[in-house]
Amino acid sequence: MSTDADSRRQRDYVFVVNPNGANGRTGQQWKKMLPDLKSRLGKDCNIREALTSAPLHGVEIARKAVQDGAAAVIAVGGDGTLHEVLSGFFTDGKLVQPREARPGPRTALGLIPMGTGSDLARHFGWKSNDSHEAIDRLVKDQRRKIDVGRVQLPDDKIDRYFLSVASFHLSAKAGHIASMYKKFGNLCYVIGAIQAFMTHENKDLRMRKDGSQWTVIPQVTAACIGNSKYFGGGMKITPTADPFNGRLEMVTLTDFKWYDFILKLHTLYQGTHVHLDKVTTTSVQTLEVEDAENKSKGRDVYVQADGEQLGFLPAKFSVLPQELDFIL
Ligand SMILES: Nc1ncnc2c1ncn2[C@@H]1O[C@H](COP(=O)(O)OP(=O)(O)OP(=O)(O)O)[C@@H](O)[C@H]1O
Repeated sequence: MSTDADSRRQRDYVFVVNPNGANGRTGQQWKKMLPDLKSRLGKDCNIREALTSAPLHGVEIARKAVQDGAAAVIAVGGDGTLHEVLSGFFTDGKLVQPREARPGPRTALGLIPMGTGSDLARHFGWKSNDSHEAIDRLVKDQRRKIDVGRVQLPDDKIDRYFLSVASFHLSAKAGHIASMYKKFGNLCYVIGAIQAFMTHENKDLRMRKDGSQWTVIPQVTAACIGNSKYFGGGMKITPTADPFNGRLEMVTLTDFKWYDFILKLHTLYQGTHVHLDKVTTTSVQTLEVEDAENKSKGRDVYVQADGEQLGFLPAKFSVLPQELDFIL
C-alpha cells in the first residue's frame, strides 16, 4: 500500500547542477531559470536542487536520488555532467534500484543542456541554453527507453556509461586536451585536435567485435563508438547512430596524416567522412580493444566517453539496449 510519504517522494525531481559548467555560465543561467522552473513545475513535483562540488560528485548525487526513489534526475550542464548523472543510474551494468519498492514508473533521466559542446542535445535537435524549451520538455514528461553505452577499463575507479559517443586514440586525446581550453568555447575542440596531432602516431590495435575472433586493425588513427551522432562540439562522427536501435555505430579512421585532417575536416562536421577510403563503419553490440604492440601496459592510447577522459586501452565497449527511461 502506498503512503503519503511515498507519493511525495515519487514526485521528487532532483536537478544536478554543475555550477562551473561552460566556464561558470551554467551556474548563472541556473539561478536565472529557477523561478520559471518553480512556477511551471513546482505545483506537480518537489524541485530538489543539488550543486556538484567537484568532478564525479554528480555520480554520487544521482545514485542517491535513484536509491531514494526520485521521479526524475535531471542533469543541468554539459555532456560531462550528463555523463556523471547517467553513470549514477547504474552499477555493474544494472540499473540501481530504489531502497524501498514503490509503485509508479522508474526514475527517469532528464537533461537541461547548458554546456560548451552539448552534443547529445544536438542529436535531438534541442537548443543549448534555452531554459524555456528545456522546461517545456520536463512539463510534458514524455519518456522513452533509451540505449545506454557502457565502457569498462581495468583501471577505472567507477563504472562508466555514455549516451553520445565513446572513442579511443587521437579523438580521445584531442578531447582530453580540449577540456583544458573550455574557456575558448567550441574553439577548444580545434585546439585539442591540433595539439593532439603533434604527438600522435597511428597504431596497430587488436579488436574483437561481438565476441568473435580477435583481429589486428593496422594503423588506427581513431575509432568512435556512437550511441548518438555527435561529439567534439558538433562533429557528426557517427552519422547513422540511433540511441533506440539496440546497437552502437562504430566509425574507424585509419592511416590518416595531418594533412588529411586539414583537407577533410569539413566532412567530419557534415557526416560525409564515412564515404572516404580511410574510413570504415560497422555496427556493434560489444567491442573489445587492446594495443597490439603493448597489450597491457600501454598508457598512450586514450579512451573517452561523452567528452570525458576515462583512461587508456585496453577497454571494452558495450550497449545496454533500451535500459533507461529518458525524458524527451
Ligand atoms: N563543481 C565542479 N567543479 C569543477 N568541475 C566540475 C564540477 N562539477 C562537475 N565538474 C566537471 O566539469 C566538467 C565539465 O562539465 P560540463 O560537461 O557540465 O560542462 P562543459 O564541459 O562546459 O560542457 P560539454 O561537456 O557539453 O562540452 C566535467 O568533467 C565534470 O566532471
